[in-house]
Amino acid sequence: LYELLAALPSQLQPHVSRPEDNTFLQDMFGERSLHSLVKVKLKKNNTELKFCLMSLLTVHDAVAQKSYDPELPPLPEDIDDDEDSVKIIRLVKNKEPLGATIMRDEHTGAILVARIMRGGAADRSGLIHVGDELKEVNGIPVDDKKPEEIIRILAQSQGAITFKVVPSVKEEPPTKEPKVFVKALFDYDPKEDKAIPCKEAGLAFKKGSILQIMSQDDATWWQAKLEGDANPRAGLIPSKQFQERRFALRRPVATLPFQRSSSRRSSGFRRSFRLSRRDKKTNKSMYECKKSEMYDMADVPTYEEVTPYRRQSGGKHRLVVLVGPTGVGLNELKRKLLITDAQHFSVTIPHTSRAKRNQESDGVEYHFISKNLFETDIHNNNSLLIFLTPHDYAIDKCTFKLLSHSCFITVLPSCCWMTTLHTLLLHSYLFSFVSVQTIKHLRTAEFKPFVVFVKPPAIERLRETRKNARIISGKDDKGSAKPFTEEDFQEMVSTAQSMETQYGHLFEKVIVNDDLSAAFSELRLALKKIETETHWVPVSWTHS
Ligand SMILES: Nc1ncnc2c1ncn2[C@@H]1O[C@H](COP(=O)(O)OP(=O)(O)OP(=O)(O)O)[C@@H](O)[C@H]1O
Repeated sequence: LYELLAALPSQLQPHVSRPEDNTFLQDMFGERSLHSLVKVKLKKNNTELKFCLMSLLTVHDAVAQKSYDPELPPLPEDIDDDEDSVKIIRLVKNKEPLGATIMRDEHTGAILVARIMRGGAADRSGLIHVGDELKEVNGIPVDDKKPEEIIRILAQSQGAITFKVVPSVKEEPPTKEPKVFVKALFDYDPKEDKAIPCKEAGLAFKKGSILQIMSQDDATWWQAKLEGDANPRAGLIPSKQFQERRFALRRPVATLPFQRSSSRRSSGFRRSFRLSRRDKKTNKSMYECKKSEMYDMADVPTYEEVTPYRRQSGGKHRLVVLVGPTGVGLNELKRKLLITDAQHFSVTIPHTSRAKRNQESDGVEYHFISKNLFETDIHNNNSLLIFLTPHDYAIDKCTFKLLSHSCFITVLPSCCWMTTLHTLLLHSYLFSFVSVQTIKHLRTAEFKPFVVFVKPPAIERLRETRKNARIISGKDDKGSAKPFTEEDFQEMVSTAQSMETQYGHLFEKVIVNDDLSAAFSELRLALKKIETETHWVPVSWTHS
């Protein structure tokens, strides 16, 4: 048997053309462990041994015939004279796209590899690089073809594809996997995007998705992956600058709910934006705004750089802010939180210059102060938030800071936010300036606000669930509770829609208040998660 094993390689030699295959066979049949195996088997049973050898030979035949490998076509014979400058690349393509885009060079007319999608098939092969000039695909010259025709040839090819390329002079240096994460502040669907150079290479995402930015080499199209996605291939997304620019240019002024340009409170920014559509000179001022954070956050929500964050045990809590249209159930949820976990939650008592309502007491719902005192307070910078609504509301800075340093999670009175956002939707002249300032005051490392948007369910469900509920109308200073009217429901739904469209990028969690106890459980779970689990927060909150 040993002799037989030793003789096998030379017996097989006529069928083995490549020297490395021969070496492999020599090694395999000379392998000591194989010999020991034969010894053991020999001791055991002769029939079994015969069977083992048969199997071994069958495996050998399969290997010798290379039936495990795809059939590759022969190498093209008509390789360019200038052989050094041409590279023949063979890739075996399955259903996965190649992960590269091509373009025609405007000056030379050559077809060039424009992008290699990080982690895609082409990238993993390490054989194709940005700037390589494509000469042939499967023996078909591509010089006279449009990029779309070439893409069609590629799409139709299965199995082995042969490319003839002239490598670009500059090879890309190997890059480490970048660790920049951003939160998307808008929905994106490449299929709907006319500007994207290749729709198939695009990456769709939703507002709130966390994206890992893989490459920012191209100023217009970044490459990104959805965080946690096992697929290694990156997709194209519009760069921040590009998205900001086209959003600002595209956004019709008519969609802004406010057009009272004569208002004395119209903010400088809003005015410059409106004028920017008229002439080039003022257009410049619009782009100057791009530098300010105000423009960035309020008007062109694109991406926000984020980082994983976990509260240290015993560390400061995040501020919880409940936002929603009037009557949606913010007070109800806040009340439940305070009842079920009074150890954990506290509320701030804001100052207001408005008149006290019948059922309210000073120092409970609000500190009621005179307009004069209120203004002095603001003037002396003692108060943190100012809401220029029909009535003014402010939060005492000291109380607020004390609370956020204590072991409580502070639930910001919903009325403040509500009044702000709600009023902003009704009063054009307050748009952006006040709201952005307000939100910016809170969106700091100090408070790390967790903004929860409480949304009404569909109007039919509102009618069903709120049959016995009562609303305290904000428009009525006496504040008497009344049953909901159809108009209240309609206003609640439409205000919620506007709030989501305008401020959706600031909401970290959206809860639909259909069934109250379900909504409350969802809120508690979300609050528990931010207390105990790692989650994403803006990078700027972890720096200071
Ligand atoms: N899911 C729900 N199902 C039934 N009734 C509800 C639900 N949520 C809230 N309500 C009721 O709706 C009414 C209004 O709720 P609440 O006062 O909490 O609203 P709000 O958002 O705080 O309004 P505002 O900001 O105007 O004070 C209350 O009677 C409350 O009990």
